[in-house]
Amino acid sequence: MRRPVDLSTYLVADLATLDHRDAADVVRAAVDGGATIVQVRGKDVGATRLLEVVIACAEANAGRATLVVNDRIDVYLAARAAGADVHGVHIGQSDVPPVSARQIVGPDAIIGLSASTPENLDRVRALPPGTVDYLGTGAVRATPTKRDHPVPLGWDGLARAIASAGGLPCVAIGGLGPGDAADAYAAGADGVAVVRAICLADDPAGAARELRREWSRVSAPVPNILAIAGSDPSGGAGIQADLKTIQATGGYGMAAITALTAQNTQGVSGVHVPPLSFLRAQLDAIASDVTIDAIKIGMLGTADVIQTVTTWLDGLGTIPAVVLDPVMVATSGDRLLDDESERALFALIDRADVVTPNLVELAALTGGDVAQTWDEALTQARALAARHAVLVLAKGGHLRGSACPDALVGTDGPIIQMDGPRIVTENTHGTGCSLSSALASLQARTGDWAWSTRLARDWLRGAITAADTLAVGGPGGHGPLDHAHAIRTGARPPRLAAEPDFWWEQIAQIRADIDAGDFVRQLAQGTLPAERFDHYLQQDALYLQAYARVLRSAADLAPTREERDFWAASAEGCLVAEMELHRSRGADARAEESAETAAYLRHLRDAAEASDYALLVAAVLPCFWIYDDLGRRLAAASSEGHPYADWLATYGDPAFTRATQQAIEVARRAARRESDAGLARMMSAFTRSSELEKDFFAQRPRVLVSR
Ligand SMILES: Nc1ncnc2c1ncn2[C@@H]1O[C@H](COP(=O)(O)OP(=O)(O)O)[C@@H](O)[C@H]1O
Ligand SMILES: Cc1ncc(COP(=O)(O)O)c(N)n1
Ligand SMILES: [Mg+2]
Repeated sequence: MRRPVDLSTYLVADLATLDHRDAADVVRAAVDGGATIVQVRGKDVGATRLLEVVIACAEANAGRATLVVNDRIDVYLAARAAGADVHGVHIGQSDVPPVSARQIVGPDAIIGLSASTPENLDRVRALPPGTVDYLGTGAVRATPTKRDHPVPLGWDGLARAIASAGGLPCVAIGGLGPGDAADAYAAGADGVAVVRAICLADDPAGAARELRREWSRVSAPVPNILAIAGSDPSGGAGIQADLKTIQATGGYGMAAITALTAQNTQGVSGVHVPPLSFLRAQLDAIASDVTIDAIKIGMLGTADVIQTVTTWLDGLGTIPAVVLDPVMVATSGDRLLDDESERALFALIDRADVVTPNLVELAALTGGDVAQTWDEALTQARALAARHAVLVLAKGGHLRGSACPDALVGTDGPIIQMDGPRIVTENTHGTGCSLSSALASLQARTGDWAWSTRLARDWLRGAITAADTLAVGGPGGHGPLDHAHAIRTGARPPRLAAEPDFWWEQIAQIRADIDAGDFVRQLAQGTLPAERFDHYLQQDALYLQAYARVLRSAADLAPTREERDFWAASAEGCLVAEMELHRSRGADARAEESAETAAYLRHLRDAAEASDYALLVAAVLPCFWIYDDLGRRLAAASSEGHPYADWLATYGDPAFTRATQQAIEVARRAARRESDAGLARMMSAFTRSSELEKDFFAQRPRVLVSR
């Protein structure tokens, strides 16, 4: 049986680098520190000597990490023959071809292959499945310990290589250390392989521990998601769909079964509700042993079951995120909840964060008729949200017509709305179950409901699109989705690095409010009262002085020279180009800060003082982006003699657009280095700055009350 390979903390025990250090001692220490895989490499060492070292390293490893021998299959076989616990080989392009190596070492050995160039990777994708277990991809940077790679790949080159590796796990190698974990993870690697970072370390255990810690920090831990739902033996809905979905969206799925249904793609032919005490026993078994990061509640069946779950939730102490899919009517139209239970359901809704009714369920929960239009659905969703202080995921699946929108609705209306055409297929059994489980799983990773909703819905549409490739159920029924579509097509699970473009969409309402505000409207028309504009300019002069210092903080924190130079130039630019406008109008930075200016600067200074580069980048980004967006759109309003032509010219300048595009790209790269929690922090910093930008435009000269 081939052991699973964990590439996250990969030590290459290179005898040349180790020089006179005892390889076995370094291997023992590194594995003590958490190294997950060790490759013993002795390029210029004779077989006998290498065999001795491999046997000694195997004893030091004691079966804890995966142990592979570099290149020398003969030494691997000899070590196995000598009874050493060695697990495989790592071969290069110039060694034995992988198919031959597999024949020699047999089906249970691990084979790693160095592959980086497009030609190498074309050959890798053509290999029979199972020939190779993982790839070593690099050198990412030029390094003395990997002379045979002509040109370093760099991170973009690594990402390209991994994307064309046909889904094989890849470890990044070449001049790397713990500080590279984030970039390697963002490039899609499954781990970082190091040579000198551990071989030359005074404390190899500590070095391995640091590498492992950095890797687990960036590669978000898998959250534990509990589904409390019914069983659908056809596998398309219920806990069967929940478990498949949770796994496909990056969580670890668990399930407490509330009811058993006899069901297939044609419909539900029977429901059996086991004793309540047994449901409670299942729930207690989980809660007493496993940290639950999010809960998805699906079919409950009876009022007693609802009450049991409600009571259990109340006893949890800290209740994790709860997504309640109020399963009353299945997509097939079959009722899955009796009438008496609907009242009990309201008490459970009060304990949920998000409820995900389909249109029929939404009508039942709001006591109205089934919405015939999307606006009617949104109105009902908003009423339900207000009554229960819960978010409502309004689902357009049951709408007639070709549109299939979804929206996350709060008491003030849609928080995020996603349009999109209805996918033509009959195979939509379990769509609601799957969407709600995906939402719970992704929420546990992002901590942001709007973002999780978008990610969950994008994943679901992929599963629906792929549904027709399955052959489940007879004619006339509704078949299941393909929950494994992303895994089956070899695509990598969605990275949660939300692009800044998603943040930009999230502030659509704020941007609309800025446009609708009288400052921007009158500025464009040229009717803005002079004292209002002068006040704004005074405050803006104050703001820019402090803002320049914040940009210099970003330069100090930037991890690459390119980013450092960008922030330093931006700091300079805002003092020169933008302040020129202010000076020309006599605005100076001696005025007193208004409340709006003070609040905005406090937010930026807090981000700078947190010394969190990614957070700071996200906090300053709206100032570039909102001004550039405004400037470009208002440029058309300018004309000969326009009283504010200079302002319009400053912010409509293509150089400002170029700087903004660079700032967005820098933010995109910073986001990709972040863990999921870091990404959520970036998005909230970005949104907060946008709100403060809106307040800044809306501020009015303080009417000084004469004493
Ligand atoms: N034909 C389809 N095309 C695209 N998306 C769909 C389709 N059918 C369902 N969905 C998606 O699945 C979600 C849940 O489906 P819906 O039928 O509304 O709920 P339920 O499955 O609980 O009855 C919808 O919100 C929508 O995002
Ligand atoms: C056991 C069980 N639970 C839930 C549903 C709802 O399915 P859908 O997701 O189509 O609303 C179902 N059909 N069976
Ligand atoms: Mg449903």
